[in-house]
Amino acid sequence: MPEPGAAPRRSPQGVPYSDLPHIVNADGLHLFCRYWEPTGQPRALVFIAHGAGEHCGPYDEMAQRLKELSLLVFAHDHVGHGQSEGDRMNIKDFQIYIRDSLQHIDLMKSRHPDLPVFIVGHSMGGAISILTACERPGDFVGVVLIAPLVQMNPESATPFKVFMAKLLNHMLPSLTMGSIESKWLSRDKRQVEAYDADELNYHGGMRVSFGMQLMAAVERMQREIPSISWPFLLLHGDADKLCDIRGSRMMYDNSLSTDKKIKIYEGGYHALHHDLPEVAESVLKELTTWITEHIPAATSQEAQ
Ligand SMILES: O=C(c1ccc2nc(C3CCCCC3)oc2c1)N1CC(N2CCN(c3ncccn3)CC2)C1
Repeated sequence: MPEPGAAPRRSPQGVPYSDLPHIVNADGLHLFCRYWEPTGQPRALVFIAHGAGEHCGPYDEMAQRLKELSLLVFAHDHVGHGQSEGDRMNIKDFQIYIRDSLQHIDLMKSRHPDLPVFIVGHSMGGAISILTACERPGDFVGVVLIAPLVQMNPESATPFKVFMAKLLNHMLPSLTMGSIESKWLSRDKRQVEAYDADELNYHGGMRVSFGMQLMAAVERMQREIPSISWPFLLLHGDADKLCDIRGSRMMYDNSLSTDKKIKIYEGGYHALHHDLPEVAESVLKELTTWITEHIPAATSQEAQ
């Protein structure tokens, strides 16, 4: 409870958290949450992990489609993103994203102990989803990954650039690397304009220290992938210039999972769920179909 008379904690946009759905993470930071609750009895829980520099608002359409299928969808803005507290698009340890995700998932599981749980993640959110599922390999019925950050693009992360980033991280960790040109993120100009105009997105350059955390997460995933055995769906565009599709192919080829599917979108850019309308619709259909097909049949007790 806040100290009596203390000023209310406010979001970076100045809104008191007492007026916003939120959780408080293990470091005492307020994380803004969104919930999409079906009217009737939910069939499953779905946690959505957004990517770097964005927030969970742009997943509303996806969440609404899942809610229409009686799934209870929930998400939060990661530390340093959107309406959550924390230094903008920076983190001292990537593990914080995973710890906070597990905290939110555990909260929702405590409210709905009998429901199966899925995770959906895009880009860095895909890395968070993978590493979260690796920490709790038996907890998730399935993981859906949209252009996940599994492998660095060798053009953007050449050995020289990686070496320089490691060197600079010791000397000037707050130095920013080049930011991503949004036109390479989607072929739909309206989506790019909306992304650029969204003030809840981070539009600055990526700090070296943050890039190092992403690289460390990539290295951790490379170690984890050969032991992955949970079901997953991979969706990736072969024209993705940010997260190399070879990472998704490597995960599909090298994981132990027997229940796995990869769908490649020819010409698809990074943000498949915000790419051309026909691609975005296909992604939503693939994702909703895969999830509903993976909801376990009701146990005899539930069926009564
Ligand atoms: O998670 C990410 C993201 C951002 C920058 C990254 N840089 C790397 C490399 C950098 C070098 C070291 C190794 C890692 O990986 C990244 C992932 N992103 C990009 C964000 N998405 C959000 C949705 N997008 C979108 N949405 C609507 C319209 C257009 N784009 C595309 C960008 C999420």
